[in-house]
This record gives sequence, C-alpha cells and structure tokens, in this order.
Amino acid sequence: MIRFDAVRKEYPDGTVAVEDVTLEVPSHGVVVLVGSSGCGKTTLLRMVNRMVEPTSGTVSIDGVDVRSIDKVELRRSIGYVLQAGGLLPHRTVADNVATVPVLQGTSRREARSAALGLLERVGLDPKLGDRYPAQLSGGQQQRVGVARALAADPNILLMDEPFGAVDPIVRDQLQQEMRTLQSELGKTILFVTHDIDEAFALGDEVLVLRKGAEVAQRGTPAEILANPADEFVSRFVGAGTSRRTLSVREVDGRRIVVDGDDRPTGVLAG
Ligand SMILES: Nc1ncnc2c1ncn2[C@@H]1O[C@H](COP(=O)(O)OP(=O)(O)OP(=O)(O)O)[C@@H](O)[C@H]1O
Repeated sequence: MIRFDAVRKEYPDGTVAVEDVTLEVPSHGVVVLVGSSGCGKTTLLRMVNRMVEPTSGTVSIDGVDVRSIDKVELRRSIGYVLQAGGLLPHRTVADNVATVPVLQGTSRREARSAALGLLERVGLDPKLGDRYPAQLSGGQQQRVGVARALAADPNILLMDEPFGAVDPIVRDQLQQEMRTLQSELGKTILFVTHDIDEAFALGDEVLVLRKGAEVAQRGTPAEILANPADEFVSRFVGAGTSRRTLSVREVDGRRIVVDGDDRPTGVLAG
C-alpha cells in the first residue's frame, strides 16, 4: 500500500502544486489520478519514487517512509512509465529493457533473455530487441516502456500519461493489453491521466483531482458516473451529457446502444 499523509509541495518559485493530500493506494489495484493539466497529478506521482520531495508530509510504502530508503534503490524498485517512453536512444530496445536488472546484478545474458521474454509479454516481436527506439512506432515504444518498467519485477508501477502520445486506436489496444497484463500480474499501479475515458477504462478506483491535487471524488468508475460528488466532478466526467446518456434501440432484431445524439456506440449482448 502507498500512503500519502498530509503532503504538500511548494516549488521554489512559490507554485503550490499539491496543497494538502492524504490518500491511500491499496496493493494490487489500479488507482487512476485524473484531472486537468497543471492540477498536480505528476507532482503527486513523483513523490512516490522521490523524484519530487514533498515540502511537508510523508509518503510511505507498506508503512515505510520513502525518505528512509536510498533514492537510487527506491527508483530501481519501482517501475516508472512516462509519456515519451523515456527510452535511452543510443541503446537497443533489449538493452533498454535489461538496464535495471543488469544494474541490480543480473548477468547481461540472463537479463537480455528475460528482456526478450518481456517484449513478447507486452505484444512485441522479440526480433525488435535489436532495433533502436527511434526505429519503432510510438505505440511500440510505449510497449517497450512498459516492458522496461516491468523488468525488475517491481511491486509498484507508476504510469504518467503513458498512452498520451499515440493515436486513439493504438491507445485503445494498449489499454486493453494493460488490463490483461494487470489481471495476470496484480501489481499496485498508480496511473495519471487527464482523460476521463482512460481513467474509467483502467481504474479499479478513480480519483478526480482539482487544482492543488485536492481530491474532488474517489470511487469506482460506476460510482462516480452514477453519483458525481458535485458540479465540478459532474462536468469533468460529462455525466448527464449526450455522450454519456445511453439508450437502447431495436434495429433489425438486435438491440443497439445509442448515445444522446442517437449515435450508435455498441450492441447489447444476448
Ligand atoms: N519544477 C517546477 N517548478 C515550478 N513549478 C512547477 C514545477 N513542476 C510543476 N510545477 C507547477 O506545479 C503545478 C502542477 O504541475 P504538475 O506537473 O504536477 O501537474 P499535472 O496535473 O501533472 O499537469 P499535466 O497534466 O499538464 O502534466 C503546475 O502549476 C506546474 O506549472
């Protein structure tokens, strides 16, 4: 479990990115932080691996204050996936994935062979292991980013808009694959996005944040959609908008789900 206890972050220029946040992220679940640009999501996420130190308050993992853990050790023990993939451009894909295990003492050969297995696991042809990041598509690079984050078999994965830079179709695929992977691996995942649909697609729980990373509402996607806490959340999730208001029409004997503009969104099973 990750716990934020009364954390506040004021940057040296006086910007208060995180006001006063207390929250828990239970183990083995996916918690998504969603909010507009600049609301403090990234700052909060980076406090977990000490890329940002809180001005006050405490972040702990399974009851251990992260400040008591060596920064380098901590970062190697937590998977971190960024929007740009964060891959090292002058290393091959396989070497990128193998970097942390090698630093942790795994032999190069063993780490490389594990890396090829991980590439397969995230849906890539292991042959791509010999390429350089620039020789891959954006979606493939994101997959490598996920493989690299998983390489040291961390309990915790921090994901900062990892699918933000790819087209909607690839994004959809990556989200589905992440769900499958998570059902197999059961990591503790803290995921940041500004896209409410992505939050609803991936989160066991979703936290809608306002400025200063203040939690406007926390709940399952269904709870938030069914019962938005206030006007801010309601607007953010689009509850009550034509896109969210679905109804059923019968067409040629099949039951089609349509949105408030009568546009089809799916077919009812059964
Ligand atoms: N190093 C820094 N120095 C000063 N201000 C910063 C720094 N990093 C972030 N901020 C400010 O802190 C606030 C929160 O930023 P943060 O990146 O955490 O938000 P975010 O919700 O992740 O936004 P985005 O979705 O755009 O990445 C913003 O006002 C931002 O400009």
